[in-house]
Amino acid sequence: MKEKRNIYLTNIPLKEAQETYFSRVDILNLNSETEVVPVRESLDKVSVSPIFARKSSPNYNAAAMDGVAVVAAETYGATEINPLRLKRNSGFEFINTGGHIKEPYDAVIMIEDIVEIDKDWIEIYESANLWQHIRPIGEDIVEGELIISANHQIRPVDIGALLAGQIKEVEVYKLPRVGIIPTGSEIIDVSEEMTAGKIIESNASMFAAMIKQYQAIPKRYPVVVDEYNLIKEQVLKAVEENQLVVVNAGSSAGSKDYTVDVLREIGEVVIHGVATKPGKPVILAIVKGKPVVGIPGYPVSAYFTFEFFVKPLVAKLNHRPLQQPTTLRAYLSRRVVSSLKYEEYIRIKLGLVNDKMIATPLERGAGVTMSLVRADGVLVIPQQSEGYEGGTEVEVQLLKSTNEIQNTIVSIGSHDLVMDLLSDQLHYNHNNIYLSSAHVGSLGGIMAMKKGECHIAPVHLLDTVSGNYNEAYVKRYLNDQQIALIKFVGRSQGLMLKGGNPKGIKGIKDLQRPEVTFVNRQRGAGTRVLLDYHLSKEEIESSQIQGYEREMTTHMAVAAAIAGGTADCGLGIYSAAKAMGLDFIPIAWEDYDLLVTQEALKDVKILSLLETLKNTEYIKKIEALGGYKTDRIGEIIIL
Ligand SMILES: Nc1nc2c(c(=O)[nH]1)N[C@H]1C(S)=C(S)[C@@H](COP(=O)(O)OP(=O)(O)OC[C@H]3O[C@@H](n4cnc5c(N)ncnc54)[C@H](O)[C@@H]3O)O[C@H]1N2
Ligand code: MOO
Repeated sequence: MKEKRNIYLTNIPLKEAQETYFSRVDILNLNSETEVVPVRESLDKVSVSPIFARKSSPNYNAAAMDGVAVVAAETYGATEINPLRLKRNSGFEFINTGGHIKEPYDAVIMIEDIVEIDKDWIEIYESANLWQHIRPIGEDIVEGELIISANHQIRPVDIGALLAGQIKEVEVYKLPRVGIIPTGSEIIDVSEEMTAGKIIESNASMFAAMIKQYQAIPKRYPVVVDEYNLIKEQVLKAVEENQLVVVNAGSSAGSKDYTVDVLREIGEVVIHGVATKPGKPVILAIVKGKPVVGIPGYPVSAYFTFEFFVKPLVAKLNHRPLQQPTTLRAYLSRRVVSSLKYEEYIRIKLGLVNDKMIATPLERGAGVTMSLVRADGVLVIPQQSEGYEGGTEVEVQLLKSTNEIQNTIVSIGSHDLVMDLLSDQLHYNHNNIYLSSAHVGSLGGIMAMKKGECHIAPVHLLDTVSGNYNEAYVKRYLNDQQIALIKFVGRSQGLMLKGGNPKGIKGIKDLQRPEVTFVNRQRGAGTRVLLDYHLSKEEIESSQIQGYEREMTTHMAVAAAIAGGTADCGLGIYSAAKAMGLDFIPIAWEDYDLLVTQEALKDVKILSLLETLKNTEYIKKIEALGGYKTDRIGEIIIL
């Protein structure tokens, strides 16, 4: 029998889908439960009704300064030339800030403005104005005054004011409960044994954390396997126990994607399919009057659809306005294209270079969770736009603080594990400075440097004529700028091979053997230049190599392809081969250095980076990787 699939999805614009769906759910009624809590425990909760002060604060006339309480009328005429003497207990009384001013006193003179003659007499040199330095009853809060209104999210200052107004308890809305059901027969817990075809449950745990950030109570249910009746039972149970339910995965067209059918049977599917990428196959349903959202399985799609639909629903359940994201204007470092079929959400890396905010698009795959981890913000490309040219000024929704973005050193260029370690060590030594790296290869780094889009560019480019590394390229491409080279590491490049070298590969010459498959680096990568140099030395044509066209952007990605069995060998660094348990045949030592403008050498961020490079702890970590020389690390060459 042919398996049943949900092939027909709608393509409704996000805004319209939100409006239609939210208008269908009587959300406020779903969370009308309230509770009375002590004021001290009311932070972030939302008040049900307005709260008025029970008593005034202060509720007596209080001294605002340390000094003496006097009767203003008795001080008139006192001057520097004609000081006035007052007697204790009849003419004045000592008083401290906050002290109770009793009759007949009606003014305070500060202690530094009087002279104590002896224990009973003081001299004053200026008359006191009526009520000076006295906080009258109700100066802060007047009895019956409104302290907070209804539907107000309680802040620390509100707690202070409520207590000052002698309020002990407040009635607040209970936090909404959100049920989360992960589904999928392939989903296992992180503690279980991993085998091919299994995926570790991560989305539901991410959702639970997001729900907490939205100020609600998550309830995570066990993973349900792909069985119609089990999913149905779990959803019905969750709908009973929560005000909002999220079902994860099984939203698209797979033969085991049951979520939509289940929701159709037990409730109403209002919308299945919105015009966003990621997030297209989202399901918006209502079961027993409660919203049930079917979130796509891919982690990035899951994150965005959760933000699109679950966040606003929780805000409504919480009687709070939805917080709008902070945005910032930035210039795109390269072109981004987008389809007219959907509104696209592009993860963005931001960097402030030469006072210009640069936005660099990150990987787009819906399964690349790391693109969200790395992202500083999100660029939304409207459905009716085909994208933007490089250099366009765009608005980016921020995922990190502007402070963090401004304190980030932007590195664009070649990738090496020592850069990952450097990023970690730099932030460890200077916790207000960050290093972010984009891996576009050495030539890409030089071009970014030329356009002023990065602070540093890690490069390893062999000049095939002189045999010299890096300097020749700076002279060729960056001769109009004042550049310095920070020496970094010497590193061993070679052929990475499957453990045990089953195909008996001995060197570059073996790459032309028809049964040997290779995996390459992208054009512009220094490793690619090195490969081409050795190929031409051995007079091998690239067309003779199986897999020459298959490109990866990092050493680790090449190593992972070999370890995963989709290639026999690739050119890369020793440390990547070691990390993936591969064999290694050394081919050459090369210089992996950092380019920087001479101007940037004065920047405190770059100075911190230089200090970190020479840090002995850092150098030890590099040496532990193997395949590196560190004798020139941190040396600066002005070019
Ligand atoms: N023929 C079509 N195929 C797909 C379409 C389509 O329109 N036609 N849509 C694609 C899009 S877009 C998305 S997004 C996904 C949505 O997939 P599902 O919601 O059906 O989810 P699954 O297929 O079950 O899983 C996708 C992926 O996510 C992993 N996953 C699931 N749950 C979790 C979890 N709790 N933690 C971590 N990862 C999880 C799952 O193992 C899969 O790898 O469909 C496309 N396909
Ligand atoms: O729309 Mo799916 O959500 O791209 O990955």
